[in-house]
Amino acid sequence: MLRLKISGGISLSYKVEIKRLPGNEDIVLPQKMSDLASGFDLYAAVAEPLTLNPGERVLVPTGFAIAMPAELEAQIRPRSGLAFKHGITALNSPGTIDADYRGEIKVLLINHGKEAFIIQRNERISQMVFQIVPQIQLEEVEELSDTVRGTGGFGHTGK
Ligand SMILES: O=c1ccn([C@H]2C[C@H](O)[C@@H](COP(=O)(O)OP(=O)(O)OP(=O)(O)O)O2)c(=O)[nH]1
Ligand SMILES: [Mg+2]
Repeated sequence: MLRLKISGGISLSYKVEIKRLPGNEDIVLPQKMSDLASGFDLYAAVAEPLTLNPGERVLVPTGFAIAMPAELEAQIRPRSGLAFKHGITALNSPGTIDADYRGEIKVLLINHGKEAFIIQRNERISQMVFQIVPQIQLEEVEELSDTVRGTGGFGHTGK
C-alpha cells in the first residue's frame, strides 16, 4: 500500500484559555478525537436530556468559556455524522466566536430530520475550529480596480 506522508508548511501554535463554568465539573472539555482533527468536539451541558423535535431549534450550553489571542476566531460547525444520521445541524453554521467574547459558548442546533432527537448531557453535538482572522482596515473609495470577471457572478460562467 502506498502511504503518503505530507509535511511541511508553516505550523502555528496558540494557547487558548478555557474556563469551566460553575455546575459543569462533570462536563468533558472540548476534545480532538484524532491527532490531526481540525475541530475540538463540543459536549452538551444540558441539565436534563433535551428533546429536539423535527423543525425545532435550541441553544445548547457547553459549560465553558474561552479567551483566545486577538488574531483568532472560533467557528462552531456541525458534526457530519449527526447531520447525516439524524438531520441535526448548526442553524447558524458556521457559528462565529469572537476573540473578545467571554460568555458561555453555545451551540444553536436545529432538527432537520423526521424524528425527535434527544440530546444527553455530555453528548458530542458539534465541533469548534480555530481560525486566524487577518486584521482588515476597510477603506471607502469612489472606484474599484478592474477585473476580467467584473460584476459577473451567481453562475455567470455556466452550470
Ligand atoms: O454559535 C454561536 C455563535 C455565537 N456565539 C457567541 C460568541 C459570539 O462572539 C457571540 C456573538 O455572535 P454573533 O456575532 O454571531 O451574533 P450577533 O447576533 O451578531 O450578536 P452580537 O450582537 O452579540 O454580536 O455569541 C456562540 O456562543 N455560539
Ligand atoms: Mg455579532
